[in-house]
Amino acid sequence: MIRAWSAADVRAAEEPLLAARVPLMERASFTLATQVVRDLRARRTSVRGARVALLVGAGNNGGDALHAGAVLARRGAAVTAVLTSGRSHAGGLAALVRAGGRVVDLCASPQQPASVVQAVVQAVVQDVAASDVVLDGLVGIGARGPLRDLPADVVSGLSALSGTPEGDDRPLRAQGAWVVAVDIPSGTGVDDGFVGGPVLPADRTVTFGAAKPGLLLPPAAGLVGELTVVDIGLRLDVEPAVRRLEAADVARAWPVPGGADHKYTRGVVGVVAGTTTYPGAALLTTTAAVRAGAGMVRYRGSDDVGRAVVGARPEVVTAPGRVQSWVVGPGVPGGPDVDENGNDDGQRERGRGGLAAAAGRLGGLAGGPVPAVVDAGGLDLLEETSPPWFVLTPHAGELTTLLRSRGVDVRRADVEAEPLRWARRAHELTGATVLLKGGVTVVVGPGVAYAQADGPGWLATAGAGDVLAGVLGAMLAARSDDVVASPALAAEVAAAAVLVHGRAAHRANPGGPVAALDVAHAVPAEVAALVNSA
Ligand SMILES: NC(=O)C1=CN([C@@H]2O[C@H](COP(=O)(O)OP(=O)(O)OC[C@H]3O[C@@H](n4cnc5c(N)ncnc54)[C@H](OP(=O)(O)O)[C@@H]3O)[C@@H](O)[C@H]2O)[C@H](O)CC1
Ligand SMILES: [K+]
Repeated sequence: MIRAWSAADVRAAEEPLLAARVPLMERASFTLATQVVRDLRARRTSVRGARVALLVGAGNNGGDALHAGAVLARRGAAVTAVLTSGRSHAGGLAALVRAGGRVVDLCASPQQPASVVQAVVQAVVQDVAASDVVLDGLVGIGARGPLRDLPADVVSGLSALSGTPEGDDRPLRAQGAWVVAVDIPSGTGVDDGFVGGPVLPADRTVTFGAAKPGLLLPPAAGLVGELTVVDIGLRLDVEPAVRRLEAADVARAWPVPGGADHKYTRGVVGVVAGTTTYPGAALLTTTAAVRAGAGMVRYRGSDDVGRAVVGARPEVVTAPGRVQSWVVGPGVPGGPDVDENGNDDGQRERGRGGLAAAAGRLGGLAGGPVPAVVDAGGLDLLEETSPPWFVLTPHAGELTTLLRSRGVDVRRADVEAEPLRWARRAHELTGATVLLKGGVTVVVGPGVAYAQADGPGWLATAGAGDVLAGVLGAMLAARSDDVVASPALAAEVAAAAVLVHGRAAHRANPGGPVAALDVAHAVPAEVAALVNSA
């Protein structure tokens, strides 16, 4: 699991070590240089003679880059530091010069007219782009807002270089430079992943002490490249702000049945999905639940859709009965376009019944509360508040509708720009666990947040959400009682379902397009690989 702490928590953890004069910067910069050497080797580039450009800001982030540059210069690299502020880290600068590094100071003659400075910036940018490695040491956890001043000019200049004809936004990659962000890609929001101005996309980010939330959250997460977390001896005893499950976490937690198990210990999933107008969602959701290892799946819907489902998945039953989780909403119409006169085959009514049972409001025969996945049209059936064992699975548009229905003035673009903020807001308003689907899927539960980036872009295809709902329904059913008893557990199971769903998509067709049903059919092999790797 990757745990990310806020800039303030990281600074608080650094304090005692700095006070004890622990050489944190030397540790950080040496490890950074070692990683750069590994990357050069992987790119078949000798360190000796390698062209290394350092983009240096005014603070300790620049200090890290300068000290790392001095290590590389001592190894024979041709290192050039581009100073973008009049206040570069003195110790780092002295170390670089002693090691034979070169310095280009963009602030050398502050009285220069802006046109001259810009001409120098353009010349420097061309040199930087011709480097083998670029270290982005402009700003780190001291960043405030989007990049400004000369740091912004340099990054904009690099980004403006003509990339590949497709307008690749990675011009440096197009020209061979390997970009390593020091601590964070400069210009990204440290604690929220916000991107409000120029950012140099990194091929690798080497972050010190602990990951920061912005490295796991969209849109910044898409600019981080490979993330390397360097231990510099920080002790972080507070709860992380954001977590990211990794394969090993899911492998360890997956419930593997034993000899005493039966369908009710493995978990029965009740599915209210699809209508005669949209029967496909019923097939996708039930197939995914079956293939994710549900003890049994009860499909609740109209007879003709039920016949189609059982025809495709003979394991599914259509009789009512006990379930350990509900999946309500895939393919069920919602919103203002629904007319209550049955164009939903009675699915909304069945969905309300399932949610009432899941909330434990029916008591008696319907049994106690069980987890529920509430997707698509099901989101319209929610009561004002829901328990945390309800997992809402909206995409950005559905979350916008949900928030606006509760009086929040928000647009889809706002939700896409700050997904964690708005998923958290929806959790606060509804009480439910909120899984906001996207390139990076964020999950917010009571006191916990996950950011998962497991799936390929190819997953943006019809029915993928129906499959995720089925996988999640099966995983919640397998741990039904625990999920109801532990408020934060639904979020962890939801993040695990997102990881399995994303990895199954990669497995279904590595590097290429996938159909939602292919993803469902790849789930068993992905689960087997995870469980057997534990
Ligand atoms: N704490 C330690 O000893 C260690 C820190 N590490 C590294 O240090 C940075 C944090 O360093 P810090 O000096 O606190 O801050 P930064 O270097 O991140 O940036 C501060 C300077 O950058 C300017 N700034 C801030 N925001 C912007 C912006 N949006 N655009 C342009 N310039 C910006 C700011 O200028 P002001 O005018 O606002 O003062 C500051 O001068 C951390 O990230 C690590 O890399 C070590 O790794 C561990 C030890
Ligand atoms: K940086």
